[in-house]
Amino acid sequence: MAEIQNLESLQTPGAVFFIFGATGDLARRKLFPAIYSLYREGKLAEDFAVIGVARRPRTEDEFRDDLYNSIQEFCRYKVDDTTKWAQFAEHFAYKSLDINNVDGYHELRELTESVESRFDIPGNRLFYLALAPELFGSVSFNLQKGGMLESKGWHRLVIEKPFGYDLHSAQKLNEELNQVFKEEEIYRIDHYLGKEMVQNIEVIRFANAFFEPLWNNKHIANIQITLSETVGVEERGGYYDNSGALRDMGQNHMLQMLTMIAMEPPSRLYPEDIRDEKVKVLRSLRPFASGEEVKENVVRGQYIQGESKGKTLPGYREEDKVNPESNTETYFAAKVMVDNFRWAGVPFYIRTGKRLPVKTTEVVVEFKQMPTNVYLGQKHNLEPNLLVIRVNPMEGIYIKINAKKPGSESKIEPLAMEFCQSCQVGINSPEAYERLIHDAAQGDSTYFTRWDEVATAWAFVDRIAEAWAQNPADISRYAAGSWGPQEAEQLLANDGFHWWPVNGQDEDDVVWTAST
Ligand SMILES: NC(=O)C1=CN([C@@H]2O[C@H](COP(=O)(O)OP(=O)(O)OC[C@H]3O[C@@H](n4cnc5c(N)ncnc54)[C@H](OP(=O)(O)O)[C@@H]3O)[C@@H](O)[C@H]2O)C=CC1
Ligand SMILES: O=C1O[C@H](COP(=O)(O)O)[C@@H](O)[C@H](O)[C@H]1O
Repeated sequence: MAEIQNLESLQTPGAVFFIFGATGDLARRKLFPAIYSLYREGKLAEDFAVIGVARRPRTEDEFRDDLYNSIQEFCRYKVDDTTKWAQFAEHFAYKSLDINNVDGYHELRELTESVESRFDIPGNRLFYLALAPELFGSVSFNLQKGGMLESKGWHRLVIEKPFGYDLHSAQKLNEELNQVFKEEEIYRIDHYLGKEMVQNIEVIRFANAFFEPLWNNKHIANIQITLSETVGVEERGGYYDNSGALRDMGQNHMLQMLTMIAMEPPSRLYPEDIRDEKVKVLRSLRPFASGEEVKENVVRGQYIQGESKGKTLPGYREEDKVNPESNTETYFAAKVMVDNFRWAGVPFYIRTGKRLPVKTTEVVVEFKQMPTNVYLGQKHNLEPNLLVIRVNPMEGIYIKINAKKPGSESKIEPLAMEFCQSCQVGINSPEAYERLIHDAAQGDSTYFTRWDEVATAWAFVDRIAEAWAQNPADISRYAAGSWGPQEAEQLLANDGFHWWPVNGQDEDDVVWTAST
């Protein structure tokens, strides 16, 4: 096994990348742009090829036109040299195939072998399933039956979320996949783990002498994780109405971020060591023992019609492909406890929602107050120190400390020491999908979720979902464009805390905007 930092700058080994679902939204918005960025940065070996698979008929030229349009619209690099573009595009082929039809895989195999021989590719094959989850099991069986796993190189399966709907369905899916692929060949995507600043949590913690000694319940009062979105459900109402915020964001992205913050330092930076530490955190989450406990600690909400920037926004029940009587949550906030020596007594407050006022992902670490306040005589209530990690779209960190106001005799004010990575250069750090496709091709599974992590996260989330299912109509409504249900404020107020403002929420606070 290789250490992750040694792999970063390397080119991927020669391989064929299969995109199952090549005519879909994810391929167009994320996967093709990611592959092009890797190419532009010299991170793709020359002996690479991409084979798109979906049912729709496409000639090779039509497929390459789709590719071109996707890159011009969504990639951080634009095509600016037609000769180089032609050289890149000739590595792309397309196969129209219903993935349930095993006979089609024999034709896919012929196409693959001809592409491999044309570009001298050594038989390595990476299968990216950008498909509806119901199709995951069937593709893996048919890949085997169709002889697609018989080449002499490695074979890896990259799987999109959601990995199941609950623990039971996730187990079933995993068993199906395991009949064909070994655990170490399965790369379960959680695109938050590919984000620059989520990966940076580990470095901030483990490479700075002044954070790690304080990183525990002696010095930290609480931790807040916010994933707020301005968008509604867009074209994904059908999927979302069946999923809701808890399954869509909570089981995966939010709990994964929590593990990065709470895990013990691994002794080595090997993928399995890091994932071992993360799963220990998930196992330490205090399960909610009853419906009452869920009600006390978890708030759910659904947006109704509201306003943002002078525009009227529809309510969730009016969205396309959403049941007009739906009680699916588009928001949740929870108080989560991690029952281990390091974190006993420290609440982790997590919240996410659609149609909130700003798009931002942030972690706030609130430190405990000084043991005694020597400035009280001068009527100064000291603000707690904060470490804030901004994950996206703005990236960076800042620390809030108390300092003497310059020029004044005794006034103490909180000030922010900031490092805003994205303020100067615009938002141009590699997209999560670039890193993850690169890592999967390198065989580095650090930032993919291992089965035991997925299963343990589902077990935790299932208790909440089951309690909610007992009482589906017991859900708060919040106006689109607002900060969500009032109960989410109360969740922290009960413990004497409040949500700290996130980027753009409070004009007097630390607000970052990109220059480009
Ligand atoms: N879009 C996004 O932003 C995100 C998506 N995801 C996940 O990625 C996956 C794909 O999502 P998305 O791209 O949005 O979905 P789309 O519905 O846009 O695309 C689905 C793709 O699957 C293909 N497909 C469907 N049925 C078959 C079949 N029987 N045989 C062959 N191909 C088939 C479709 O092509 P055709 O109709 O031509 O057959 C299409 O290319 C899902 O698991 C989703 O949850 C995860 C995070 C974000
Ligand atoms: O996985 C998902 O993530 C997006 C939010 O991702 P981000 O990178 O834009 O923060 C969310 O909109 C979507 O509902 C969910 O499926």
